[in-house]
Amino acid sequence: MKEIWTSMASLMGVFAFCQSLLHVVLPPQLRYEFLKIFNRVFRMFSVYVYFDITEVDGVNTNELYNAVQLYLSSSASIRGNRLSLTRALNSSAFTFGLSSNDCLVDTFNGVTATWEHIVTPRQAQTFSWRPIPEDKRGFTLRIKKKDKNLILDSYLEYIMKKAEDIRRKNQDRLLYTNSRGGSMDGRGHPWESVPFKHPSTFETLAMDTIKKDEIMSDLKDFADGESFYQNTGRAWKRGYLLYGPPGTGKSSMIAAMANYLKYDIYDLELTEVNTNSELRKLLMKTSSKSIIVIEDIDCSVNLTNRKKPTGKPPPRVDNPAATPDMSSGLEEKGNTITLSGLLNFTDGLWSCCGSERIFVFTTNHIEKLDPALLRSGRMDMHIFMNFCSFPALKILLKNYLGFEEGDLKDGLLKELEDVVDKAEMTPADISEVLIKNRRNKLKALNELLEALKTRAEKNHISASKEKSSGNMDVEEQEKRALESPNEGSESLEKCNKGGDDSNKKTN
Ligand SMILES: Nc1ncnc2c1ncn2[C@@H]1O[C@H](COP(=O)(O)OP(=O)(O)OP(=O)(O)O)[C@@H](O)[C@H]1O
Ligand SMILES: [Mg+2]
Repeated sequence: MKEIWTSMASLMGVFAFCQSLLHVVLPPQLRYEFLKIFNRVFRMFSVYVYFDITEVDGVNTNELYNAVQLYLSSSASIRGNRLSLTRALNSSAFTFGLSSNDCLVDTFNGVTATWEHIVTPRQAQTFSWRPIPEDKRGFTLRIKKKDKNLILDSYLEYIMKKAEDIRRKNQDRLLYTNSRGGSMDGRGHPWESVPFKHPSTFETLAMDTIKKDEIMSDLKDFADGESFYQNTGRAWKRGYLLYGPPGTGKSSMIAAMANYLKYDIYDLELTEVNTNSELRKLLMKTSSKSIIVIEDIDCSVNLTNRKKPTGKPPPRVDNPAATPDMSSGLEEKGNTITLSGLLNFTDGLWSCCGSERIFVFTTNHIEKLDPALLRSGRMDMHIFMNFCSFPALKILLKNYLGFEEGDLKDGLLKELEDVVDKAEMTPADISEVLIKNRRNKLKALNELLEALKTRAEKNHISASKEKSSGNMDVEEQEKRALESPNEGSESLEKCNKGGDDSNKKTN
């Protein structure tokens, strides 16, 4: 034993001597080259092979790095001695990670893999348009050369899949926004995210039950349809257009969809996107199992024709509530987002990068949309979110006042049923009345009934006024036509058209 220690000590002495000799004899540049060659020779004879997985691959985030980090977090929590522990802002889960330069041994199909987390401070900051992280981080995977072909591909696939499962289980779902415009963060991401915590579900959504069930089963078929989409050669994506007056639950429906499928949401602010290629880049950076939302599509940019981009440097659009007329002005000024860019976004070849994605567009004015956006197959399902119906009202009464089926007297129910359709109130309007009086259920019901009746009465009066003004116009035109027959025939035609239109509205 004593001899072993003695020879170890002399070996270390020789090593220290060689090292100091190297420092004295070789200038720094040559020393570096020498060590490089030494390393190469050492690796040639080594039984191991090493793989470096850096956090940033050139300018892009390396997804494998994130996956490895997540994957190792589950075993690290059991086996590691010193771990880094994180909890993302507003997240409900802790994530364990290897501390810098710590190792962890994993086994896969009987093969041993050693992971080392390497964190080194970034040397002199190079110039970059976007902020670069201060540390260089990476994992080094070490496996035996003989096992390389045996496991490498399947091991990495397994890690990616496992990481996705862990992310889904541990992390809150995320709501992404592109409010930063086209600029990327330090890790090359154009999207900013916050945990998605909207409580809306299909259960709380007030709408006709049959329609609701239809949408839910459509979503379920989509989520379970991997092999169907594969066999039919279709991209695994689906489009929904939600349209209807403000306050009828379009945004609530999107939240309910995301909660139902457990998908992330990408809320795409089109007015922050300057060019079609920027739009494509945003799409490329979305993950699968996500809902990509464009709200108020009629207001976002002028999408009434398939203009070619002008290629001029575009100005940023700051007012998301710009009307279509305003936005057409913006396009004249050089905003190069076009309808064809948007159609390519949802339908073109690029829309298939990634999979299992849902596109949802919302609008208050479906009539303002270009037919190209509406044609069948583009948006697979058009969902009309209407004023509050009686079945929807019952759901709101349950949500806000806790009334179950049978809790209310038949007489009151009949009264509500009679008046609710005529009132044309949105679920948002009705919710307001109920929230205000939720501590006093009886008062809430009375006020609701009152509000519905008042609104129904108002609607009735304005409908009859419109009708009579339409009739008066016709009479007036007829009178004029009799006075000057040539001029009158044309205007009578016009007027009749107007009368038809107004009838359509009131019906
Ligand atoms: N169908 C509904 N079921 C339950 N709650 C609803 C429904 N519609 C509206 N609400 C309530 O009204 C509020 C506004 O609804 P929401 O934002 O979903 O409407 P919207 O149709 O998206 O309106 P807009 O067209 O103005 O964006 C929500 O906070 C929600 O509580
Ligand atoms: Mg909305």
